[in-house]
Amino acid sequence: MSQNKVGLVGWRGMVGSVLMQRMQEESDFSLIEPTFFTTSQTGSAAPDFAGKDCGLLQDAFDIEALGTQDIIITCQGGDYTKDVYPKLREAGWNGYWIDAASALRMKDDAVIVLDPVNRAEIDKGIASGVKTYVGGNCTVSLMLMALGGLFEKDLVEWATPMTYQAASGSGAKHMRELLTQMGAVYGNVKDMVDDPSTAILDIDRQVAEYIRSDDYPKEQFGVPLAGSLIPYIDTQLPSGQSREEWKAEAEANKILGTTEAPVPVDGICVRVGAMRCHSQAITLKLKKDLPVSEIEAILAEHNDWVKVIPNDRDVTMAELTPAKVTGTLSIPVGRIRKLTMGPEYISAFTVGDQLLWGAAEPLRRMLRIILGE
Ligand SMILES: NC(=O)C1=CN([C@@H]2O[C@H](COP(=O)(O)OP(=O)(O)OC[C@H]3O[C@@H](n4cnc5c(N)ncnc54)[C@H](OP(=O)(O)O)[C@@H]3O)[C@@H](O)[C@H]2O)C=CC1
Ligand SMILES: N[C@@H](CC(=O)OP(=O)(O)O)C(=O)O
Repeated sequence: MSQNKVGLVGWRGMVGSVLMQRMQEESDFSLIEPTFFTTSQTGSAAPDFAGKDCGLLQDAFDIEALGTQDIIITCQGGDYTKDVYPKLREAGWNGYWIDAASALRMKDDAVIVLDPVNRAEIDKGIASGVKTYVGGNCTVSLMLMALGGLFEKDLVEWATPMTYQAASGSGAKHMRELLTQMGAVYGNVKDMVDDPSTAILDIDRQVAEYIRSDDYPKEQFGVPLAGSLIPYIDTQLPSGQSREEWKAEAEANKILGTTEAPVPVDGICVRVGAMRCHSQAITLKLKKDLPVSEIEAILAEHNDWVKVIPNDRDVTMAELTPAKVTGTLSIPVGRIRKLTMGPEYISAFTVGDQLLWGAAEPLRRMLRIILGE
């Protein structure tokens, strides 16, 4: 197709790097004529992800240069989007804007992209001339990839996701700090741990004192994560929700195209000491009493990445963890059982890599959709 001039912004950040890796793995570069933009290194040599000479890095604030592109994909962040996107549109640019940041997600003229779940909404958008496509919040996208079958069949009366979110959701520096914290805690009590005669409660006391002390490295998170957890993600809203919690219902219903009769989706979002996989324990009230086997079948057939894990201890411990899922596109969902509240109440637990399906993958797939591939 003719619309193959693609501008890439934010390609060397964490999300952008995962995107570049996936685009190489899927040979996406063979379909496009890429131009690499930068906010800090204009004039340096462009990277060689495409396996061809892409010239020099262009200025990511140069509206004229951006305006020569048919499609722009940005993983640069919300501040960049808020600055550049309006100027580009005001300058008359009518190309496709594909964005990882949340800034434009809830705009009426933007579609949130998660094509295994909302391909119909995306196709409707393209047919009606929508030119702005935004990746969803990682937690929301991962929940819908796991439970898409139940939502698609309109079986969910409400859902309450309680999340266990990885350090990567806060950015690269936070991932480094988590590791620093882990090492620092161990280093602080190593001699005691190595000595089998040390009482465990003495070790525990020293760990607690160290974690609470000013010596504990917490510049990025502000509070301890390793050896603790943080039951608040993103900013505080008047509703009592954190912004991360607010996104669950708002974005899920926009993705599903159900904003006129929204399904309530609300819970508590918690940061834990995982690296890049978000986990979620979800309670669902279904609209009818379905056997667990039927629920599992509905979930399993929804998309190619969801994997139903039987509610068995050994299989769950092996398959349904960040350690197993990290770096993969797999979306396992398990612990599916009826809760004692009644036959329509079910539990589920799911894990997903928040940099893949939670960020980069929906963007590159949107590029393919625009390219007609
Ligand atoms: N982290 C996440 O989990 C998710 C993030 N997002 C969105 O994606 C945006 C980008 O997030 P993320 O990838 O974590 O951001 P990063 O901080 O990793 O990268 C953002 C930009 O920082 C610049 N940069 C400066 N120094 C370096 C360096 N040493 N290494 C790499 N890049 C550097 C690069 O811009 P330049 O090359 O122009 O200098 C880069 O594109 C977020 O703001 C958010 O809107 C969306 C979903 C999930
Ligand atoms: N807020 C997510 C990461 C993220 O970037 O979300 P969003 O794309 O909605 O801003 C987290 O902390 O895990």
